[in-house]
Amino acid sequence: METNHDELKDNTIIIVFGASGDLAKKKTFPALFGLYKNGFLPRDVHIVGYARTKMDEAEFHKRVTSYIKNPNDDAEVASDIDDFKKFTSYLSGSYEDPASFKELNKHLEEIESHYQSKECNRLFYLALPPSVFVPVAKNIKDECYVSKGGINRIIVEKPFGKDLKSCRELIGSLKQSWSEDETFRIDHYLGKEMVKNILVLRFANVWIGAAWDKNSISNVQISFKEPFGTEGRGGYFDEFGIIRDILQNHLLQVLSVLTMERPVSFAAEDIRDEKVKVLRAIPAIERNDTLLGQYVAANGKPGYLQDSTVPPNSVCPTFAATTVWINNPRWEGVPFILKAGKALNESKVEIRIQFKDVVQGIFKDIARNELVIRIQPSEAIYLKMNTKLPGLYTRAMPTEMDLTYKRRFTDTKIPEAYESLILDALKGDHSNFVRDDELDVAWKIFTPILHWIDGQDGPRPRPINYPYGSRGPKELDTFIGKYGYRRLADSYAWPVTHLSSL
Ligand SMILES: NC(=O)C1=CN([C@@H]2O[C@H](COP(=O)(O)OP(=O)(O)OC[C@H]3O[C@@H](n4cnc5c(N)ncnc54)[C@H](OP(=O)(O)O)[C@@H]3O)[C@@H](O)[C@H]2O)C=CC1
Ligand SMILES: O=C1O[C@H](COP(=O)(O)O)[C@@H](O)[C@H](O)[C@H]1O
Repeated sequence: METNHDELKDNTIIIVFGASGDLAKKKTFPALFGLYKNGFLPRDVHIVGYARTKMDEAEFHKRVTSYIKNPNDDAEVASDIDDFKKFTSYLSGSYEDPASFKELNKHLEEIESHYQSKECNRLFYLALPPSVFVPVAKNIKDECYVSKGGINRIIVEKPFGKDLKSCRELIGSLKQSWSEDETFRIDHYLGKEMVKNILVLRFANVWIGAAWDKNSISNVQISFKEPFGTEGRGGYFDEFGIIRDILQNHLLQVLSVLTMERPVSFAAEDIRDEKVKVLRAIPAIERNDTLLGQYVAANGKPGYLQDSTVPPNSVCPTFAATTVWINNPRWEGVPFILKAGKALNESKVEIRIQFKDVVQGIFKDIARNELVIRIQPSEAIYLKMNTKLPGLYTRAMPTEMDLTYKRRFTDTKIPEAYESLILDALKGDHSNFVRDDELDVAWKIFTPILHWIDGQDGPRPRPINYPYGSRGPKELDTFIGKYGYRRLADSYAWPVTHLSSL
């Protein structure tokens, strides 16, 4: 199969499978529109939606533009939306039946017959449930693959399996049709601005580089908090649980970028080689490094078990905190706490790096330094640091150096993760996509704990209940404290310290 890292600039069709679904509606099409509006899509691009649902073009256009934001009814945006619809069409068909893919191919050829040159490129985007990944990938390859004078690429969404074995089976099946070079496995966290920023922060700042190891860092937390529950998505969620939904992919990807060694270059394989290397130094997670929770009704909100799509008595965790250890010279002994939960008290994804205590002597009981990288909402990086309390005394006070993006970059819109990743796939840049061996090692870390939670090794563990809208199980603070985290809250005031109140 052809290896090609060229940018798709002309004569390209983007085909979105699962075009009637939630992901396509909420993320894929708004991202494609965002790229179009900013001039990043290939010249004369066509977008073809494909799904089983029968609907006419008007209904399809209504759906795919329903999540495109135009809060002020801006005439220019409205006109861009109208233009976007003109090169976006829809076809319904089966995912299993090759005849439907022959029809799709005819539709694609008809579009391509108007191209000036013979070159035809096709980018296939699978916004689909995993149960149909394999037949769809095969049918595309058999019926819709451009063999001469063009490039084919396939974007696949998670979940990539449920454990090591199923992941290997899935990868193996997809590889029968698609080469690694043609395959772009999305973990949309790798497209988030602040995750992409980690490489620059770490390797373009001498002082961060110098403090980035077990000698300076006491513990790290990577946290994902969502303020809503499964709400109707419980059927899907219950099969996977929070670890497969968030920790094994999104948070582990963030961890790998945060902890890998400096890559030789920004080239995709150099970056991915380093990510794999650090992941291989992580042993499988231990049961006693794990805290599991499930939300229950509170504050007028229903508990997980009240979701009608969730099986009664489910013990599926909707919250998990797990600590991973990296057995290499840089990180030995530093706990990395990955924690994620649904139905919590706020919406927040952040990395919190807590540094070690200053050597005792001239100071006693002063706050630790903490570097916080807030991935969302409101992207920010702040370093909690001690400064002299202004005035006629010598007293250390925790304050912060604060880089809040919306104050610093006032005329910049931060791109959506999906915009950034679809553009990368068009450019043939794999840096922010997950390689097959990365997946393999990621599943090795999580599979034993997942099998225990699934009840494959004995009775299933019961998650601890936590109220909807809380910070998680009340045992969380003891759990985090066990790994050396010390909260600075009482001595830290934000955004202003009033000396008169001290
Ligand atoms: N640029 C900006 O926007 C900046 C904002 N700030 C703001 O200052 C405030 C304090 O900052 P920061 O210390 O970083 O954030 P928090 O005080 O919110 O959180 C600090 C840590 O303490 C935990 N925590 C939160 N509440 C409790 C609690 N009641 N009991 C025990 N642990 C708790 C958090 O865990 P968990 O998240 O899991 O609850 C987190 O690990 C925040 O509102 C922050 O947004 C500060 C600097 C810059
Ligand atoms: O992959 C997933 O991510 C979303 C959260 O994504 P974000 O970009 O809004 O942070 C999560 O809600 C969903 O359960 C999960 O499958």
